[in-house]
Formats: sequence, structure tokens, C-alpha cells
Amino acid sequence: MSTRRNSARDRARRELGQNFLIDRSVARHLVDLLDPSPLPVVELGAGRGALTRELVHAGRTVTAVELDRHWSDELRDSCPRVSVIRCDMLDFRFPTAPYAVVGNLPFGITTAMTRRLLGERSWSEAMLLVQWDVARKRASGGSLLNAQWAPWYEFRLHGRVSARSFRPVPAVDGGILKVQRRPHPLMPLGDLRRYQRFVEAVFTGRGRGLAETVRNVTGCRIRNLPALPRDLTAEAWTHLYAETTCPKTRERFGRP
Ligand SMILES: C[S@@+](CC[C@H](N)C(=O)[O-])C[C@H]1O[C@@H](n2cnc3c(N)ncnc32)[C@H](O)[C@@H]1O
Repeated sequence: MSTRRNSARDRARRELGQNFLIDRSVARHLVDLLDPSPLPVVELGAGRGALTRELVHAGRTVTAVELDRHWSDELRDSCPRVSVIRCDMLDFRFPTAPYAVVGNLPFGITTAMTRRLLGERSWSEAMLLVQWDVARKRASGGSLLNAQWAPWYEFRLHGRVSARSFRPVPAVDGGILKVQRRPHPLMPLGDLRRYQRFVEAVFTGRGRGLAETVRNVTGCRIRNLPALPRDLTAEAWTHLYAETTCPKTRERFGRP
């Protein structure tokens, strides 16, 4: 390969977060964690196909999304049964029929892609390989993003993946995060936007402790609240939303 092509590859590697999985047992484990089902899989950022091949091996029908032409072309050649779509995963038009999602996400767009995914309606579960800290934070449930989606999704951590399982070796370990759509959501989807504005207002509102913040934001006095928004479980957020129906809340959040 010429020096110029080498440096173009190096640039793609950096800019597209190309830390390829080289440990086959991790790829197999991640695919095994999917619920046994015949659902097709959308793979985000397929790269050299480490996960793609395990998915095909497990009998799944795979649509592989990959932005880098070099790797999308390679994958088309090496996995003819896979439908390879060369595009930015942030712009990918997800199927309307049910499917599952798998992805070793590029570090730079993990949060943007997670946000995008959570807004999609037709997938049942997503197995994501992300930075260890991100996986841990999502699974512990204490962030604004989690709280905004907790009535509709469950987030679970399924182990740590050593940085040595990737090439080039990244600065930090990875973590396997499973996001599952709740079969029985804690809140109707019609409340999504109002609820999310409410959660953001509570997370960013002023007050010494959660009870005071809730009073400032909603005008309602709620008893027995924990100290901080991050201490609320999905069920507790749902109750809090249901309980705060004072006139100020109705006005501010357009509550019926
Ligand atoms: C961490 S690598 C994972 C590759 C492969 N799935 C694996 O596990 O070895 C991330 C992959 O996402 C691709 N990628 C980066 N940004 C992308 C984007 N915006 N849209 C689609 N693919 C992207 C990269 O080219 C790279 O192949």
C-alpha cells in the first residue's frame, strides 16, 4: 500500500473511531446475549465484519451499515449474504418492521447514536459495545438521557471488554450495554415529549435537594423524595410525573 493510501487509512481510523474487535469470543458472547429470535439485525458500524460474521453464523439476516467505503466494499465481497449499506449511521433510515440492533459504536458518536436509536420505534433490543464508562453510566440509570427514556427502555450492563480486544488498542476498555424496549412501558408514548421536558427541567432546576427543585419547577410539594434526580428509579420518575399535576405544571409542561 502506498504511503498516501496508508495515511488516508490512518486518518479514517482516527476520524471514524475504527478500533476493530479482534477477540472472537467477545463477538460471539455479544451475539449470544441477543434474545433468541428470528428477528433480522441492523448492525451499526460493521467495519471489518467481526460481529457481522458471528451474526450470520448465528443464522441472522443482517443489514450492515458502514460509512467507510473501503470496509463496506470488503464486507460486500466477504459476506455476500449480508446487505451492506454505505451511509452515516446517524442518517440511516431504520426499518419499520421489527428488528434488533447490534453495534460496536465509534467512540465519537456514541451518545448521538444512542439518542437517535432511542427515538426509533421498531427495534426490540440493542446490544451495544461502547466505552466502559459510558456503558456503566447508562446501566446505572442516573443520567438525564436515561431518565428521559427509562419509562420505555431498560438499560443493562453485560460486562467489561479489555482494550486489548481491539486493534488499534484504544485508551480505555469497552463495556457491553443491552438496551431493551419494555414490553409494558411505564407511560404512554403520547406523554413522551411532555415527560422529557419535565425530566430536563427537574435535572437542571434550582434547589437544595430534589424536593426543593421539584417544588421550584412544578409548584407541587412532594414528600419522601431522595436527595438527587439521579437517585430516582424509572418507576419513581413515572410516579413523580404523575403526582406533579399542580396548575403551574399544567401551564409549564402543557399537561392535560
Ligand atoms: C469501533 S469500529 C467497529 C467495527 C466492527 N463492528 C468491529 O466490531 O470490529 C466502528 C465502525 O463504525 C464505522 N463508522 C464510524 N462512524 C460511522 C458513521 N457515522 N456511520 C457509519 N459507520 C461509521 C467505522 O468506520 C468503523 O468501521
